[in-house]
Parts: sequence; structure tokens; C-alpha cells
Amino acid sequence: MLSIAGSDPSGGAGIQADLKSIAALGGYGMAAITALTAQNTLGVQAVHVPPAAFLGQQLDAISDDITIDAVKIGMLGNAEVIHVVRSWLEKVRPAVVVLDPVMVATSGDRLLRESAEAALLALLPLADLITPNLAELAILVGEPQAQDWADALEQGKRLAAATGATILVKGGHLGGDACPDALVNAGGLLSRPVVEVAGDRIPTRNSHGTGCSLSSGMATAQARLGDWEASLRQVKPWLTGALQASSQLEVGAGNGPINHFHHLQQPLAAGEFAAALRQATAPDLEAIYGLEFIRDLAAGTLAEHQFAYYLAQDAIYLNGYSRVLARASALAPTEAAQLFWARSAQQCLEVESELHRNWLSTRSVEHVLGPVTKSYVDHLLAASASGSYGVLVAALLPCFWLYAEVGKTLHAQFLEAGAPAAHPYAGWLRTYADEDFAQATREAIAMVDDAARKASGDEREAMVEAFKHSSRFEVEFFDAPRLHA
Ligand SMILES: Nc1ncnc2c1ncn2[C@@H]1O[C@H](COP(=O)(O)OP(=O)(O)O)[C@@H](O)[C@H]1O
Ligand SMILES: Cc1ncc(COP(=O)(O)OP(=O)(O)O)c(N)n1
Repeated sequence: MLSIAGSDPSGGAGIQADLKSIAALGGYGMAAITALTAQNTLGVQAVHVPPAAFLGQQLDAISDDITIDAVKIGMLGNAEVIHVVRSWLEKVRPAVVVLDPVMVATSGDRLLRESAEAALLALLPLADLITPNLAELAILVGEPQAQDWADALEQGKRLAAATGATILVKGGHLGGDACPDALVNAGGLLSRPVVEVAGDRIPTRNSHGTGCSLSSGMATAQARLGDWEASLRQVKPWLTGALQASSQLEVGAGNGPINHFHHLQQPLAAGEFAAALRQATAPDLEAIYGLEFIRDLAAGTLAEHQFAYYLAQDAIYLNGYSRVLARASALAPTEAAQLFWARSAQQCLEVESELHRNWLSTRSVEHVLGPVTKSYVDHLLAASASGSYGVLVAALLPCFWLYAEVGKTLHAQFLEAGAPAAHPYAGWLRTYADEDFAQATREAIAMVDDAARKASGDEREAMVEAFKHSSRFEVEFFDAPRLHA
């Protein structure tokens, strides 16, 4: 499979996207470079088109030696380059030619000189499949850009009639929840003149290189299947999955790339997921240490009514938390995990009753569900209703992890200060840094890590989200006495 296209050094579009797409769909990728761009996810900063004759040499070097099953043509840059590609196509006549008439990047930067549009038009009849986006389709038929899908299909029909090629009309730049694509050819090449393949619109900014990836994916699939409809039915779901999984990549600050290899997920090493969660929670841990409540608790200057509010909310929270722990036990995949979560649920209830017995019985405080406690428990209940064991235990983890870390730090500070007996919260600070709880926290982390290693990519993403939400609630929970006591 040969891509004749421009280079995108940020790896999202151009030949870099083409080679990834070809490999992802099982082809062997080759690339003849038409132009160099300096671009990233924010836009194109510069374009350099090397002498067109050198492109001719690249193309000849490939076709003189290697059988080419299919060609995808992308960015061409100028009329001289188009001329070289045209001569080479006429000479070699590859079995499959897909032409993505790249003119302007989504960022608005030109990738084809305006003066070369006529030369591009003349190249179109040499293609088997042309894959314009809505703006390119409009230019190629010399009309204003289609405002809806029906108009786009009509323009596709006119371009098919003018070129004799099959047109892949793309719904990427339409609004709405759906994102259809359609093959258009009235010449009897398809089962119907318009073959539409429906698709959901993925709500993401990471659409850099979708057009490149679709066209090279279509060329790769067509070389194997010899059927445009079957090719689109294979490539479109793959592309949708790549858009869906694009957030896993976190490349750049603008329109990021799609995740071409989403279906070949790398197995996670033991501890890798937990390490990523630890990193994700670092800002929340910092935020907790910066809270007035924590600083005053450590210094012994915390107002008693705030402490009492915290204890009362903790008791209410632990009751809800215990129920969700019991649900984790019910969903657990192994007996060891089932036992661990069930034991944790029981211990949680014991801590709750200890709170009432030893800490709350002597204080006058309202036992009313506070707003943060409610939101936090609601979030845990939603995670438990998700039906995913991984998502549920990821949501449960920050209560173990952040509490254990904060407890260890406050306890160490208390000891460093000589464990002053006159400290008003000495009794409470001594209970922090309990080794049994630290051990349970290590086990909970290992259980979440293990669940992530067995989870699908989507489920892992949902686990990270659930964990981050709970982690944020931990900050809010420690800050709630200041706001609501
Ligand atoms: N948000 C999205 N969700 C799902 N599919 C999309 C989305 N954006 C683009 N696509 C798909 O990506 C491919 C490229 O479409 P498009 O964005 O219109 O082209 P280009 O990248 O050339 O501007 C098409 O298959 C289109 O349906
Ligand atoms: C070198 C290069 N070629 C093509 C494009 C355009 O990519 P495309 O997939 O059409 O869409 P956007 O990346 O513009 O969203 C490019 N940017 N660079």
C-alpha cells in the first residue's frame, strides 16, 4: 500500500497518519513524500514543497521494484507535483487509486495552492475513489458548501458523474448526533447509486487526520476486499473507535490525533495503572494539604464546631460507603476480592459506630446529610449502578488512598511536634496512620490495578474518570466543614 502525501511531523495527519492506518488495517505501508509541513495540533506553521522531480524519483524507485496493490493520494501542494503524480499514475496504473483532495486543513491553513485547483480537477478521473470533505466537495463541483446531508449527497452525485469515480461523501463537518458517510456512484459499480453507512458522532476535538486515515484505510481495505461497500463497513467502525479512544493519547493542546491502534491495546504491566492514578491524584492531594481545615486540624486551631461537623458527615458517609463496598464484594471476580471488599464494608460500619460511640456522643452536632457528603455518596452509587466492577472499585479507591496518605502525613507531623498531649485533637491524630488501614489501602490499590489490566480500553477510561471524581470529592469533603458547618 503506497501513500503519496505530505508529512505531518506531529504524527496526526499526512503520511504519518496513513502509515499508521495502513498498519492498523493489516497492510504493508510505503510512503512517497510530496511536501513537508511544519504543523502540530494547533495548525500549520509552514509548508515546504521539495522539487517535484524528486517525487518522481521516489515513485519510480518504488514501482520499479515493488508491486503496489493500492495507492492513496493526499496533500499534493502545487501543480508541478500534481503533474508528476499524474504522469506516474498513467504509466504504472495501480489497481486501486484513492484520492483525498486535500486543499485546506481543518485549522484553515492551505495545503494546496489555489492556482493548482484546476490541475487537481484534471487528476480526479484517474482515481477510483475520491474522498472530499464538505468544503472540498463544494470547490470540486463549483458550488457553495452543502448545508445538509441531502445537499451533500446531491453534490456527490454530480462529482461522480463528472469524474466517473466513486465519491465517498463524508458527514464529518455536519452538525448533529449522527455522522454518516456515503459511497456515491450511479454507474452500477455499487449495489445502489448511494450506499450510506450510518455512524454516531463522537464528541471530541481530536479529529486531526481523520480524512487522511479514512482514505488510506479505504485503500488498504479495498486492496484486500475488492468491494468499496465492504471496505467502508470495515473502515468506518475502526475510525469511530479511533476517535473514541483518542483521549487516551493526550497529544498536543489543539485538535489531537485519533488513536489508530485502539483495537490492539497494549497489555498493562502490573502497577502501571495504579501509578497513573497516583499521578492523576497528586493535584488533589496537594489541594488537601493546602486546605484551612487540614492546616488548622494539624495546628490544633480548628474550631470545634467544624471538627464536629466533619465527624458527623464522616459517619453518614461511611454508612453509604459501606453499602457500596458491599456491592463491590458482590461484583468481585474472585473469592479473595469478594472477601476483601466484604471485610472492608464491615470495618467501615465498625468505624462508623466507633465514631458515634467515642466521638459524636459527647458533642452536640446536627446529623443532617451535607451537600458534599450527598454528592460524594451519589457518585459512588452511580458507579455501583454502572455494573462495572472496575469502575466501582476505582471510585472507591480515593477514600482509602487519600485518607491513608493524609493520615500518615498528619500523624508524622504530630509526632514531630512531640505528640503534645495538650493538642485539642491529639486523640484523633493518634488514630491516623493505622498500619491495618495502610495494608488495606495497599490491597485496594492492587485490586483496582488488577481490574484495570482485565478491563477494555473504554472501561479503563471510565475507571480513571470515576477515580478522578472521587479524588476531587475527597478535597471537597475536607473543605466542607469550612463552608457548611
Ligand atoms: N466527530 C466525529 N465522530 C465520528 N466520525 C467522525 C467525526 N468527525 C469526522 N468523522 C469521520 O471522519 C472521517 C473524515 O471526515 P471529515 O472530518 O468530514 O473529513 P476531513 O478530515 O477530510 O475534513 C469521516 O468518516 C467522518 O464521518
Ligand atoms: C500533511 C497533511 N496532509 C493532510 C492534512 C489534512 O488532514 P485531514 O485528515 O484532511 O484533516 P485535518 O488534519 O486538517 O483535520 C494535513 N493536516 N496535513
